[in-house]
This record gives sequence, structure tokens and C-alpha cells, in this order.
Amino acid sequence: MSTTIIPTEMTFFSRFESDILSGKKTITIRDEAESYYVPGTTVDVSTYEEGRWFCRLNILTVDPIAFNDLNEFHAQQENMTLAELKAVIHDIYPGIEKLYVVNYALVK
Ligand SMILES: CC(=O)Nc1ccn([C@H]2C[C@H](O)[C@@H](CO)O2)c(=O)n1
Repeated sequence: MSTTIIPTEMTFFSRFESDILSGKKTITIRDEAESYYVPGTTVDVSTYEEGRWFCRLNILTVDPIAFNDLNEFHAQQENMTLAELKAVIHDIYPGIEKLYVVNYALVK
């Protein structure tokens, strides 16, 4: 028998908190280790640095994406330029090509 563990928590760097709460940032791009969020579930969101809770998000979709296929639409959904988004991802996940786009909605 196998057990499926559904993640109920997610962290973001605190610099992204205001964009998430204002609805300007509606996706996050994660590596394989954080690809197991389940559409239709809700996660509690805290800052990565302090572990301070700041909202709940409803997970809408989780889709694989190659680093080289990131485009202007992803950047717009991150409230960044494409160059900024690629630099952020390269900093967080250096050398990782296989990524996942997690699309979410703020629970109000
Ligand atoms: C621990 C960890 O990796 N935390 C992360 C990862 C990513 N983000 C943000 C940064 C960008 O806006 C997107 C794309 O990765 O997601 C984050 O806040 N915290």
C-alpha cells in the first residue's frame, strides 16, 4: 500500500509577500522537490526567512516547464521582466532545467 502525502504548506521569500497579497504575482516556479502541490487543495503560506504566516493559497494547476521555455507570460504572472525571472530562478535553482509552474489563487 502506498501513502500519498499532500503538501499543506508553502514558503516564499519575504520580498514577494506584497505582490502575492496584492494579486500581482499569481504563479511560482519550483523544482522537482516542490512539484507535489495538488490542484484543488489549499496551502498555508509563510515567509521562508522567518516562518511568518501571511496567507492561504488555493493551488489551481501544477505544470512542468523547461527553464528555456520560460516566456513573457510567465514573467508577467510573476510581476517581473523575463530577464528578472530567469535571474531569480537561476539564483534559487542553479543549473536546474526541469521546473514546475504552480498557479494559485489567494484565499480571501
Ligand atoms: C525555498 C524556496 O525555494 N523558496 C522559494 C522559491 C521560489 N520563490 C519564488 C521566487 C520567484 O518569484 C518564483 C519562482 O521561483 O518563486 C520563492 O519565493 N521562494
